[in-house]
Amino acid sequence: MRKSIATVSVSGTLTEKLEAIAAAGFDGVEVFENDLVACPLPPEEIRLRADDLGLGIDMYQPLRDFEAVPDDVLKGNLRRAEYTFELMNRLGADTLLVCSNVSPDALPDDELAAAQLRLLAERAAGHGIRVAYEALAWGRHVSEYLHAWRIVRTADHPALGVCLDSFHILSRGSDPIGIEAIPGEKVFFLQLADAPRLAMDVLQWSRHYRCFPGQGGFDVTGLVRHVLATGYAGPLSLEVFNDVFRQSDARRTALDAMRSLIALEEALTPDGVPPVVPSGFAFAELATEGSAELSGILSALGFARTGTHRTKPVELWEQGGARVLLNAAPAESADEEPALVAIGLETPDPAASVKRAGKLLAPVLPRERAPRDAPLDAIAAPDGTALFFCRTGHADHPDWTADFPRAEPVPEGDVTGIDHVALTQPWQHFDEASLFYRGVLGLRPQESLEVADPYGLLRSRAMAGGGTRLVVNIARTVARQASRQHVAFAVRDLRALARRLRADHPGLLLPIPANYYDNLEARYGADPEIRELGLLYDRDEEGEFLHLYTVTAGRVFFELVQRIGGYDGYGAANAAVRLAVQHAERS
Ligand SMILES: O=C(O)c1ccc(O)c(O)c1
Ligand SMILES: [Mg+2]
Repeated sequence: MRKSIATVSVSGTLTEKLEAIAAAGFDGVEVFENDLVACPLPPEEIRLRADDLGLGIDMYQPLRDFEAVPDDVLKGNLRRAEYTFELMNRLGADTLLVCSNVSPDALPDDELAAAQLRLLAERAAGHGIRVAYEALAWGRHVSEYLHAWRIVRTADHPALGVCLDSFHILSRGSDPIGIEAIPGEKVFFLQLADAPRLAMDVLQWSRHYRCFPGQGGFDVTGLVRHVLATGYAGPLSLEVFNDVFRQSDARRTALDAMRSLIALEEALTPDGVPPVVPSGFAFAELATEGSAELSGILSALGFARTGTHRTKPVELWEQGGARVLLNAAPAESADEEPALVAIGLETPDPAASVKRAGKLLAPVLPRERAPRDAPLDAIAAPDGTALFFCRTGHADHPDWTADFPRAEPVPEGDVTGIDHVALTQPWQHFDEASLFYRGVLGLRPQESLEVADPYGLLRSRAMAGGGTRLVVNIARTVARQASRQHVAFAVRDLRALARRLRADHPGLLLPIPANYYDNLEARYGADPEIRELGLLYDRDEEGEFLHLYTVTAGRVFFELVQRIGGYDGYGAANAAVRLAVQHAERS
């Protein structure tokens, strides 16, 4: 299917937008009026630029407030239309979007709307142009797509059809099944946008919060299925008004947009490269930057250094099924403090995982390995963390642990494995990250949460599947702790471990204020041991959750968690307390 995008969806000047859109592999663009008007180049030159970049101009948009107007207004509207047709001819665009009238002067008269749109289509046809009529969700009298279709049908002109926009249809809660009643040749254009479910004015929602399909809460794929059922064969075109994308790197946004369409297309027509859901964590790799803090914390937690890499300054620390690599090589780019730099994911088929990642435009990292090392493929996650695809302990695949000849047995303590890993995204990459993990790894995103930090808000979204749990955070604050990452270890008996750690390693665990326990006991009743051991507690319908945190080294801290019953969360109720204590710890 042809893939297009509206210029409003990415940042920059019109020429920067076109370059970014072409670089991401799109076939065409919808040129937005504002972008053109503000562009210093004449339309002919814009057309040449697009052509050189391999982009068609699939639509020019929008012509506003045209239909259902009093006679005296119509004259001026037709003059605007004539100007637009001439401009479009110079631009080489043959489809014009007319969005439903939002003016208070518009008349509630479908016959009049149809007659005036017919007149517009007649004029357009004289210039070789077709008109696609779109119901804006906040149109004065026309706000439903089937209403726009009825007017188009009444107008009955071959150069007049509808433009369907998933946002306008789904934001109003309209049933997209009705799309199938429109003949495919009358669907002139299809615009796609997703959005988070927000209870707010639909215009504000549309202009500021749209996102790419797969990043929000709408069933865009289901809508596209109905459109394709009509026989529509035009482009899938993204039209996303988003405050964050407007100010982010255009190339990155355009790639993210393309990833969204690739995932959408695949959901429509599976092509045999599905996501390979990881079954858990092989390891977490931390750069030590010369600090002994991380190894100190790990040994206090009961980990042992079980091996050292044959050729690199990397140590393997293990306990039960939890593996942590401590890398002492100076990182090239990092801010010279301990940080999480890589995650090993267990996958049933590493080659299929990389193939999937490549298809979804994930940057595949060059393999840097010594001749005898196990071949490990890695990709870069949106925050720069390397994700390695591993198959640990299976004879059918080279085992990366063989690169760490074991000098010591793996201790069996309270820690049994890695429960989850929490990464921090730059604020402008949050939507990108959820689409990335969903598309590349097949993880299911959960609702995003907002957690109060003493100096801002932390947005957080858990993504889980197949035994892998990731938490993606962004901070709207510049506070230092905003960039913290953590590895959460699963613990068999957290009360026992906490008792030992409090006795043997004072200062290792984050202190929790007494007010927290007063509040907790008011909600759930007293459990003196939880207070005494400084544990955090949460529960859901399925079970209970005990957890605690270590102090932070550089950007990294560890969490210890015990899931009791079927508890499936992350203790979000306690995140604000943790952030406040961490802030105090830092200052
Ligand atoms: O917000 C708007 O004005 C606007 C304009 C054109 C569109 O196609 C659209 O969906 C919204
Ligand atoms: Mg639209």
